[in-house]
Amino acid sequence: HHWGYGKEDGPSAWHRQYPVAKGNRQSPIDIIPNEARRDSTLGPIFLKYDQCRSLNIANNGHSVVVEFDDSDDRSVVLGGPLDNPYRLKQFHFHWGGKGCEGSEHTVAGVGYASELHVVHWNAVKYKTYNDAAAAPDGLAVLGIFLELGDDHRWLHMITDALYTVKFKGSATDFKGFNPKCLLPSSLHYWTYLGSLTTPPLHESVTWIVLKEPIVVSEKQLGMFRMLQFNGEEEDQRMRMENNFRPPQNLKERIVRSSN
Ligand SMILES: NS(O)(O)c1ccc(OCc2cn(-c3ccccc3)nn2)cc1
Ligand SMILES: [Zn+2]
Repeated sequence: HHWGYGKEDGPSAWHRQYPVAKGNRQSPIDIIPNEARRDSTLGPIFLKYDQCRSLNIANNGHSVVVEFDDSDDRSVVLGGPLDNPYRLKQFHFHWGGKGCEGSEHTVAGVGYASELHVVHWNAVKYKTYNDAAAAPDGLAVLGIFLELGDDHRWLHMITDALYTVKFKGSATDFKGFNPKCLLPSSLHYWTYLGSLTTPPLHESVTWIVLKEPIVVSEKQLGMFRMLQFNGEEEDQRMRMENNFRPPQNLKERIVRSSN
Protein backbone atom coordinates (compact mmCIF):
# COMPACT_ATOMS: atom_id res chain seq x y z
CA HIS A 1 0.00 0.00 0.00
CA HIS A 2 1.86 3.00 -1.41
CA TRP A 3 1.58 6.74 -0.67
CA GLY A 4 -0.21 9.14 -3.04
CA TYR A 5 -2.19 12.37 -3.17
CA GLY A 6 -5.68 10.95 -2.61
CA LYS A 7 -7.93 11.23 0.44
CA GLU A 8 -6.73 7.97 2.02
CA ASP A 9 -3.04 7.98 1.01
CA GLY A 10 -2.37 11.72 0.70
CA PRO A 11 -0.16 14.21 2.64
CA SER A 12 -2.27 14.06 5.83
CA ALA A 13 -1.69 10.27 6.02
CA TRP A 14 2.04 10.19 5.16
CA HIS A 15 3.13 10.54 8.83
CA ARG A 16 1.90 7.00 9.58
CA GLN A 17 4.57 5.36 7.40
CA TYR A 18 6.97 8.37 7.45
CA PRO A 19 6.95 9.83 10.99
CA VAL A 20 9.49 12.50 9.92
CA ALA A 21 6.46 14.13 8.25
CA LYS A 22 5.95 15.85 11.62
CA GLY A 23 9.65 16.81 11.88
CA ASN A 24 11.29 20.18 12.49
CA ARG A 25 12.48 20.95 8.95
CA GLN A 26 9.67 19.83 6.65
CA SER A 27 8.86 21.29 3.22
CA PRO A 28 7.18 23.07 1.55
CA ILE A 29 6.52 26.21 3.61
CA ASP A 30 4.69 29.49 3.19
CA ILE A 31 7.36 32.10 2.43
CA ILE A 32 6.57 35.52 3.93
CA PRO A 33 8.82 38.01 2.08
CA ASN A 34 8.58 40.69 4.80
CA GLU A 35 9.81 38.20 7.42
CA ALA A 36 12.67 36.82 5.32
CA ARG A 37 16.11 37.94 6.55
CA ARG A 38 18.02 39.89 3.89
CA ASP A 39 21.52 38.43 4.22
CA SER A 40 24.41 40.33 2.61
CA THR A 41 26.68 37.28 3.08
CA LEU A 42 24.41 35.36 0.67
CA GLY A 43 26.03 35.58 -2.75
CA PRO A 44 24.44 34.79 -6.10
CA ILE A 45 23.85 31.21 -7.24
CA PHE A 46 25.53 29.92 -10.39
CA LEU A 47 23.95 27.26 -12.60
CA LYS A 48 26.60 25.53 -14.70
CA TYR A 49 24.32 23.55 -17.05
CA ASP A 50 26.05 24.02 -20.40
CA GLN A 51 27.52 20.48 -20.40
CA CYS A 52 24.42 18.82 -18.92
CA ARG A 53 23.27 15.55 -20.50
CA SER A 54 19.57 14.73 -20.15
CA LEU A 55 18.86 11.01 -20.42
CA ASN A 56 15.16 10.25 -20.17
CA ILE A 57 11.71 11.47 -19.23
CA ALA A 58 9.64 9.23 -16.95
CA ASN A 59 6.30 8.94 -15.13
CA ASN A 60 7.05 7.66 -11.61
CA GLY A 61 3.40 7.61 -10.52
CA HIS A 62 3.79 10.90 -8.64
CA SER A 63 5.15 13.33 -11.25
CA VAL A 64 6.94 13.53 -14.60
CA VAL A 65 10.72 13.49 -14.13
CA VAL A 66 13.61 14.30 -16.50
CA GLU A 67 16.82 12.58 -15.38
CA PHE A 68 20.41 13.64 -16.10
CA ASP A 69 23.77 11.92 -16.34
CA ASP A 70 25.25 12.64 -12.89
CA SER A 71 28.40 10.50 -13.30
CA ASP A 72 30.65 13.59 -13.12
CA ASP A 73 30.49 17.29 -12.25
CA ARG A 74 29.48 18.35 -15.76
CA SER A 75 26.38 20.21 -14.51
CA VAL A 76 26.20 21.73 -11.03
CA VAL A 77 24.66 24.49 -8.97
CA LEU A 78 27.04 26.45 -6.74
CA GLY A 79 27.30 29.60 -4.63
CA GLY A 80 24.49 31.19 -2.64
CA PRO A 81 23.99 29.22 0.60
CA LEU A 82 25.94 26.20 -0.70
CA ASP A 83 29.40 25.22 0.61
CA ASN A 84 30.03 22.81 -2.27
CA PRO A 85 28.91 22.38 -5.87
CA TYR A 86 25.81 20.13 -6.07
CA ARG A 87 25.38 17.85 -9.10
CA LEU A 88 22.23 18.09 -11.30
CA LYS A 89 20.24 14.86 -10.94
CA GLN A 90 16.68 15.45 -12.18
CA PHE A 91 13.85 17.90 -12.48
CA HIS A 92 10.11 17.40 -12.08
CA PHE A 93 6.93 19.37 -11.56
CA HIS A 94 3.98 19.70 -9.14
CA TRP A 95 0.66 21.13 -10.34
CA GLY A 96 -3.02 21.59 -9.47
CA GLY A 97 -6.34 20.79 -11.07
CA LYS A 98 -8.00 23.04 -13.69
CA GLY A 99 -7.67 26.67 -12.60
CA CYS A 100 -6.78 25.92 -8.98
CA GLU A 101 -3.43 26.29 -7.21
CA GLY A 102 -0.73 23.67 -7.62
CA SER A 103 2.58 24.96 -6.29
CA GLU A 104 4.05 23.53 -3.09
CA HIS A 105 5.66 26.65 -1.65
CA THR A 106 3.35 29.63 -1.30
CA VAL A 107 4.30 33.32 -1.02
CA ALA A 108 2.45 35.28 1.67
CA GLY A 109 -0.30 32.64 1.50
CA VAL A 110 -0.66 32.77 -2.28
CA GLY A 111 0.06 29.71 -4.42
CA TYR A 112 1.07 29.50 -8.09
CA ALA A 113 -0.38 27.17 -10.72
CA SER A 114 2.67 24.89 -10.62
CA GLU A 115 6.21 24.52 -9.29
CA LEU A 116 9.33 23.12 -10.99
CA HIS A 117 11.93 21.39 -8.80
CA VAL A 118 15.49 21.02 -10.08
CA VAL A 119 17.20 18.46 -7.83
CA HIS A 120 20.97 18.45 -7.16
CA TRP A 121 23.10 16.34 -4.79
CA ASN A 122 26.35 16.88 -2.87
CA ALA A 123 28.76 14.52 -4.64
CA VAL A 124 31.73 16.11 -2.84
CA LYS A 125 30.62 14.69 0.52
CA TYR A 126 28.49 11.67 -0.51
CA LYS A 127 29.19 8.72 -2.79
CA THR A 128 25.67 8.22 -4.13
CA TYR A 129 22.49 10.22 -4.61
CA ASN A 130 20.64 7.93 -2.20
CA ASP A 131 23.26 8.57 0.52
CA ALA A 132 23.04 12.31 -0.12
CA ALA A 133 19.21 12.26 -0.15
CA ALA A 134 19.28 10.99 3.46
CA ALA A 135 21.92 13.50 4.73
CA PRO A 136 21.18 16.95 6.24
CA ASP A 137 23.36 18.73 3.65
CA GLY A 138 22.86 16.20 0.89
CA LEU A 139 20.50 17.91 -1.57
CA ALA A 140 19.95 21.34 -3.06
CA VAL A 141 16.62 21.83 -4.81
CA LEU A 142 15.91 24.87 -6.95
CA GLY A 143 12.21 25.76 -6.83
CA ILE A 144 10.74 27.77 -9.71
CA PHE A 145 7.12 28.97 -9.72
CA LEU A 146 5.01 28.67 -12.88
CA GLU A 147 2.26 31.26 -13.34
CA LEU A 148 -0.42 31.27 -16.07
CA GLY A 149 -0.15 33.58 -19.05
CA ASP A 150 1.25 33.26 -22.56
CA ASP A 151 2.78 30.06 -23.95
CA HIS A 152 6.30 29.35 -22.65
CA ARG A 153 8.53 29.24 -25.74
CA TRP A 154 10.48 26.13 -24.64
CA LEU A 155 8.05 24.18 -22.43
CA HIS A 156 6.59 22.51 -25.56
CA MET A 157 9.78 20.40 -25.64
CA ILE A 158 8.50 18.78 -22.42
CA THR A 159 4.75 18.80 -23.16
CA ASP A 160 5.33 17.28 -26.64
CA ALA A 161 6.90 14.25 -24.90
CA LEU A 162 4.23 13.74 -22.22
CA TYR A 163 2.10 11.43 -24.36
CA THR A 164 5.03 8.95 -24.38
CA VAL A 165 4.95 8.68 -20.55
CA LYS A 166 1.20 8.74 -19.87
CA PHE A 167 1.22 5.84 -17.40
CA LYS A 168 3.16 5.14 -14.18
CA GLY A 169 6.34 3.20 -14.88
CA SER A 170 6.80 4.48 -18.44
CA ALA A 171 10.03 6.17 -19.55
CA THR A 172 11.43 7.26 -22.92
CA ASP A 173 14.70 8.71 -24.18
CA PHE A 174 14.91 12.47 -23.70
CA LYS A 175 18.30 13.75 -24.87
CA GLY A 176 19.62 17.23 -25.43
CA PHE A 177 17.36 19.15 -23.06
CA ASN A 178 18.99 21.92 -21.01
CA PRO A 179 16.88 23.14 -18.05
CA LYS A 180 18.50 26.58 -18.41
CA CYS A 181 15.66 27.35 -20.85
CA LEU A 182 13.16 27.03 -17.96
CA LEU A 183 14.76 29.70 -15.77
CA PRO A 184 13.33 33.20 -15.19
CA SER A 185 15.48 36.24 -15.95
CA SER A 186 16.35 36.91 -12.30
CA LEU A 187 18.09 34.39 -10.01
CA HIS A 188 17.15 36.27 -6.83
CA TYR A 189 16.00 33.72 -4.29
CA TRP A 190 14.81 32.80 -0.82
CA THR A 191 16.65 29.97 0.94
CA TYR A 192 15.93 27.79 3.97
CA LEU A 193 16.68 24.30 5.31
CA GLY A 194 13.92 21.79 4.55
CA SER A 195 13.03 18.38 3.25
CA LEU A 196 11.87 16.30 0.33
CA THR A 197 8.20 17.21 -0.20
CA THR A 198 7.29 13.60 -0.98
CA PRO A 199 8.01 10.43 0.96
CA PRO A 200 10.55 9.49 2.27
CA LEU A 201 10.40 13.22 3.32
CA HIS A 202 14.12 13.14 4.24
CA GLU A 203 15.26 16.40 5.94
CA SER A 204 18.13 16.71 3.50
CA VAL A 205 17.29 19.71 1.30
CA THR A 206 18.77 23.19 1.13
CA TRP A 207 15.90 24.93 -0.66
CA ILE A 208 16.63 27.74 -3.10
CA VAL A 209 13.28 29.20 -4.26
CA LEU A 210 13.48 31.76 -7.06
CA LYS A 211 11.44 34.92 -6.51
CA GLU A 212 10.55 35.43 -10.18
CA PRO A 213 8.06 32.94 -11.68
CA ILE A 214 8.19 31.73 -15.27
CA VAL A 215 5.04 32.10 -17.40
CA VAL A 216 3.31 29.15 -19.08
CA SER A 217 -0.12 28.91 -20.72
CA GLU A 218 -3.15 27.10 -19.33
CA LYS A 219 -3.01 24.96 -22.48
CA GLN A 220 0.58 23.89 -21.77
CA LEU A 221 -0.13 23.18 -18.11
CA GLY A 222 -3.26 21.29 -19.09
CA MET A 223 -1.07 18.85 -21.02
CA PHE A 224 0.43 17.68 -17.70
CA ARG A 225 -3.06 16.62 -16.61
CA MET A 226 -3.27 14.01 -19.36
CA LEU A 227 -0.66 12.06 -17.40
CA GLN A 228 -2.00 9.35 -15.12
CA PHE A 229 -1.05 8.28 -11.58
CA ASN A 230 -1.91 4.67 -12.48
CA GLY A 231 -0.07 2.11 -14.58
CA GLU A 232 -1.39 1.14 -18.04
CA GLU A 233 -2.60 -2.25 -16.74
CA GLU A 234 -4.58 -0.82 -13.76
CA ASP A 235 -8.37 -0.55 -14.04
CA GLN A 236 -8.55 2.63 -11.95
CA ARG A 237 -7.82 5.54 -14.31
CA MET A 238 -6.58 8.49 -12.20
CA ARG A 239 -5.59 11.77 -13.88
CA MET A 240 -2.29 13.11 -12.54
CA GLU A 241 -3.13 16.45 -10.91
CA ASN A 242 -2.98 18.12 -7.45
CA ASN A 243 0.31 16.30 -6.80
CA PHE A 244 1.45 18.93 -4.29
CA ARG A 245 2.02 18.85 -0.52
CA PRO A 246 0.57 21.85 1.36
CA PRO A 247 2.83 24.20 3.37
CA GLN A 248 4.29 22.76 6.61
CA ASN A 249 5.08 24.39 9.95
CA LEU A 250 8.17 26.68 9.83
CA LYS A 251 9.04 25.66 13.43
CA GLU A 252 12.35 27.29 14.54
CA ARG A 253 13.55 28.15 11.04
CA ILE A 254 14.20 31.43 9.30
CA VAL A 255 14.06 32.12 5.59
CA ARG A 256 16.93 34.16 4.15
CA SER A 257 16.71 36.37 1.09
CA SER A 258 19.43 37.04 -1.49
CA ASN A 259 20.07 40.67 -2.27
N1 LIG B 1 9.66 17.23 -4.40
S1 LIG B 1 11.20 17.26 -4.04
O1 LIG B 1 11.99 18.13 -4.96
O2 LIG B 1 11.36 17.79 -2.62
C1 LIG B 1 11.88 15.63 -4.22
C2 LIG B 1 13.12 15.48 -4.78
C3 LIG B 1 13.68 14.21 -4.90
C4 LIG B 1 12.95 13.13 -4.45
O3 LIG B 1 13.51 11.91 -4.63
C5 LIG B 1 12.84 10.75 -4.15
C6 LIG B 1 13.83 10.09 -3.31
C7 LIG B 1 13.80 8.85 -2.79
N2 LIG B 1 14.94 8.74 -2.08
C8 LIG B 1 15.44 7.67 -1.35
C9 LIG B 1 16.69 7.77 -0.75
C10 LIG B 1 17.19 6.71 -0.02
C11 LIG B 1 16.42 5.55 0.12
C12 LIG B 1 15.15 5.46 -0.48
C13 LIG B 1 14.66 6.52 -1.21
N3 LIG B 1 15.62 9.88 -2.17
N4 LIG B 1 14.94 10.70 -2.92
C14 LIG B 1 11.70 13.26 -3.87
C15 LIG B 1 11.17 14.56 -3.75
ZN1 LIG C 1 9.26 18.23 -6.09
